[in-house]
Amino acid sequence: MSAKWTPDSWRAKDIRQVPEYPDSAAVETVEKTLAGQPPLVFAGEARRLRKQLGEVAEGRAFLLQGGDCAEAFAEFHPDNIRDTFKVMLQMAVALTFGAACPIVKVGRMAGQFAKPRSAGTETIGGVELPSYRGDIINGIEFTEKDRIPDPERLIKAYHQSASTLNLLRAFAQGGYANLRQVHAWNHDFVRNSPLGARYEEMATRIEEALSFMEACGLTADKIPQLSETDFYTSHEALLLNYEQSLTRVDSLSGNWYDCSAHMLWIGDRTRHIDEAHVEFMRGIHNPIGMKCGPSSEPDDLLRLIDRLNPKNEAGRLTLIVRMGHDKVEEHLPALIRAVEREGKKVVWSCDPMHGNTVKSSSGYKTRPFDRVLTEVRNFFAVHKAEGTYAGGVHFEMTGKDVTECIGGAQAITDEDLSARYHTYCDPRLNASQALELAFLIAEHLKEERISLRSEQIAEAS
Ligand SMILES: O=C[C@H](O)[C@H](O)COP(=O)(O)O
Ligand SMILES: C=C(OP(=O)(O)O)C(=O)O
Ligand SMILES: [Mn+2]
Repeated sequence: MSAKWTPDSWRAKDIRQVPEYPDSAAVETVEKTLAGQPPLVFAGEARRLRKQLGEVAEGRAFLLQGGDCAEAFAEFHPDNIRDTFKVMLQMAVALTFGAACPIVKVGRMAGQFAKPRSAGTETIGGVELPSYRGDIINGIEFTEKDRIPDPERLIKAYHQSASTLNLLRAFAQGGYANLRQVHAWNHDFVRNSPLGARYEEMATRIEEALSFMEACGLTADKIPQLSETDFYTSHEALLLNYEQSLTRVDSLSGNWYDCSAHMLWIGDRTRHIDEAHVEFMRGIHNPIGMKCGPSSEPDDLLRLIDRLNPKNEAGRLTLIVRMGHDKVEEHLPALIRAVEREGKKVVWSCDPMHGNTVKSSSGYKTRPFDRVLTEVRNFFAVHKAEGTYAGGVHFEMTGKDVTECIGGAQAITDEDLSARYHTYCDPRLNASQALELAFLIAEHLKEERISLRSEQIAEAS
């Protein structure tokens, strides 16, 4: 039996990937300030997401999680928030068309600021400085001053998250997400691509379906899902003093919720069973995710599942698999078999980004679109072979026309990367590449659905 959990019990454990602040008294002051701020999300919302993820775990819904690798203070603009929200809506309608099941939408937004790094320092031109760890910790400029962790950044990140969330709530519930807007969600640069034509065609079919439904009396006032949507937020729970400060008791259930986001996840670098990140996450009642990379071993995974979801509740735990396009077939089956053997209820989601980062000949970190796609395909194929449900995808993406990942319908090359390479950390899919992936996944889900139906018909006859 594990020792008693408290919001600060993680402090007694070993911890990785934490910044070294020069002034610990200033950090404590900031923690106190944050602890007195309003929660960003409510326990009831996190519970609703958990329930919807339970539907995903049972194979009745599909999870779409996506957004920036790292949100940034300088990139804070309503148009950026709108554009990412918009492309997620576009992807969700494409997926709904294919899967014919509800799509649970979760943004890597309104709090995705802290970055774990492979190296503690960065050296440029013989000068070595601490690595950039996300705007909530230090600055991206390669100067000694910017790279010093500054606790005031936690407060700034909190306020940016609050404003972002406020706008997301307005977009989701205030009319923007009305399915009648399906044409308006398209981005100009996507509209003018071959993919744009495909999206427009689908949007027209949706409009026709809506007109037909309206003619039958099925109007938006009777079906709220037609005019608004649920949109949830998530980020990696890396900076635990920030997470602790926003962790509150829910008066209804008496349980602790981390009210910084609806869903939090543990990164691949911090999922160590006796360490601080796992300790913190086991006690909050939000739905949580855990990244599983190539070093995940079946026995460790089972121990982590027991620690993080001891009651084996569907929807509590999403395993976000990020193996790499050439490793998923080798590593995933053993994980799935262990989970199945022990009857553990999890959502299996595919992050095809983090195992496929390469350095381009032009020096940028990039991700080849075809490798991203191959990882998704292999992930689905492994699940099909194991008879399990591939329940979701997790992308680093933006609604902007950036040139960060090579390939895709726009055929972005190594040489193109410098044109619009704006990410603060990892390369993101642009709106066109993200939508292209959604269409390909939708096709796959449709095939699955058709083959399942024919199996059912064959069994019944
Ligand atoms: O987003 C994930 C990590 O922070 C990122 O992949 C780390 O990148 P690095 O290997 O450049 O440190
Ligand atoms: C840090 C991340 O990923 P991972 O932990 O899988 O490397 C991330 O999702 O930004
Ligand atoms: Mn990343």
